[in-house]
Parts: sequence; structure tokens; C-alpha cells
Amino acid sequence: MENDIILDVQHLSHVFRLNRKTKVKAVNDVSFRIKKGEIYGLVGESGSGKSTVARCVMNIYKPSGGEVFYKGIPVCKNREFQKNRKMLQMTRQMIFQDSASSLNPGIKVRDIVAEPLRIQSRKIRTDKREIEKQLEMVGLDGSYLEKYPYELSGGQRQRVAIARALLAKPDLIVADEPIASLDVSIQAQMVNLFRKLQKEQGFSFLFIAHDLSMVRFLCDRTGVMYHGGLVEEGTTKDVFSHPEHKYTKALLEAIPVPDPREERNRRVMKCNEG
Ligand SMILES: Nc1ncnc2c1ncn2[C@@H]1O[C@H](COP(=O)(O)OP(=O)(O)OP(=O)(O)O)[C@@H](O)[C@H]1O
Repeated sequence: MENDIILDVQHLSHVFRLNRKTKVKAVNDVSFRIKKGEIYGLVGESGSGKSTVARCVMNIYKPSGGEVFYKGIPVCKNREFQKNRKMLQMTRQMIFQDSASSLNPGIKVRDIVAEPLRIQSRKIRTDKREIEKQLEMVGLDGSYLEKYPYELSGGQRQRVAIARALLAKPDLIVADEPIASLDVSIQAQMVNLFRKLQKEQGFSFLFIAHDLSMVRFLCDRTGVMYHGGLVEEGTTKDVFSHPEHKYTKALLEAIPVPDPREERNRRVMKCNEG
């Protein structure tokens, strides 16, 4: 395998069996690769299979077919997974759409952010200053350390989830619709934050989104899913300027004509970028 490939998804398929007679073919023969330090956007309409791909990549689901190689390790094979379990838990991190349910409501922000360290070293208490620095990195000050998730807005919760993911110094982050439940103005801030953090820390990033304008802004390459299959992929520039598959064309045509507020957001994003 080429050295610069961190994630290699090969012929991935997944079928959900609802009962003895009914099954849903959620993902069908999907293959793509992510290079070290690359941001890969996975787009497609609701139900096209994006989350299922993400969950197979993260070993939440065991795929019905195909393989996922992470740093060359076939992680869907039980033996390989068990052998590398700790490394896989630390160096791959996932951020979910719904931070309200992905953050433990009964523990304070300082302990939520410290979770990866506890997995690694079984430390019960973690250095407060380290956690504070982690929060500052995502734009939250030390006053959030003692708060519970219910005291935070959706955007603040998502920042906590990012701080937690980054504490483990991951090589790969998989984010499943991380901005979908946030206000449009906050979405732009979050995408800027992702971009800044990725530049600083160099992790590879699988970014799953509905919003094509955010993908266009953030991602180096883009894959388009339709009915469980990956129907098109390429550099984001190529996919957006010369879409080949008719579904990609339809998806791009469905991007609303930007209203003046969106245009302003885009300009703000570009300014902040520098
Ligand atoms: N746990 C499950 N049990 C049964 N069917 C499922 C399950 N999860 C997903 N599906 C089905 O698999 C298909 C793909 O769903 P998936 O959530 O992967 O798509 P998606 O593109 O991520 O959609 P969304 O953007 O709405 O999250 C859909 O038909 C969905 O109904």
C-alpha cells in the first residue's frame, strides 16, 4: 500500500436485516481512499448510506462485505481489530451530528474532554491546565470546565466534542454531519474551526455533510453517494466544476442561489481563513 494513504475503503457493502424477510442494502461496493492530511467530503441525499460508511470505518458496524484498511491494517477482521484496539481507539476519533446524545450528560466538560486520556492511561484526574488549553483551542474559555452539557448551546457542545476528539492527537477524524443541527451562522464558524485545526494538526478528515457549499469550501476531494453507491469522486474543484454523474449534476443544481446573507457569510469565511 502507498505510504501516504491513511484510509483505504475497499468494496465496502452493508446490509441491515430488519427481520427474516426484510433487508436494507445500505451500502453497496463503495471504495475510496484518503491520504494523510487530506480532507475528504462525502455527500449525498438522506438515506444514501453516508453514515453507514462512517460507522463501518469506525468499527461501529461490521460490514457485510469488503474491507477497511487503516494505516494498512484490515480493521474489520476481528483479530486485527483486537490486536490493535488501543491504537485504533486513540488515533481514530469520531464526531457525531447530535452532540447532545454523544456527550455524557452526567459529567462536566472537563471530564468529557479528558475521556480519551482515561482510555489511554486509566488516569482518573487529568491536568486541569491541559484541558483548559484544549478548550481554548476550540474557542471556549476556562469557565466552561465546570459546566454540564445541558448548560451549553449546540455549537458549544460541538466544540467540546471536537476538543475531546483532538485530545487524543488523532491521525483520522470522521465527522458525521457535524454541523447539520447548528444555525447557519454557527455552521460557517465551525467549518472555519475545522479548517484551522486541520491545518495546525494535520489530521486526515472524513467530513460527511448535506451542505455542498461547506464541502466546497472545506474539502480537498469529494465523493458523491447515491442509493448506497459512490457514483462519483474527484478533487472538489473537478466534482463541482465538471460533475459527470447525473445525480451529482442534480445535487449541484439543487444548491439554492445564494442570498446576500450567505454571500456575506462566505466572504467572512474567506477573510477568517487568512
Ligand atoms: N440501524 C439501521 N437499521 C436499519 N436500517 C438502517 C439503519 N441505519 C440506516 N439504515 C438504512 O440504511 C440506509 C442508509 O442510511 P444512512 O443513515 O447510512 O444514510 P445517510 O446518507 O447517512 O442518511 P442521513 O443523511 O439521513 O443520515 C437508509 O435506507 C436507512 O434507512
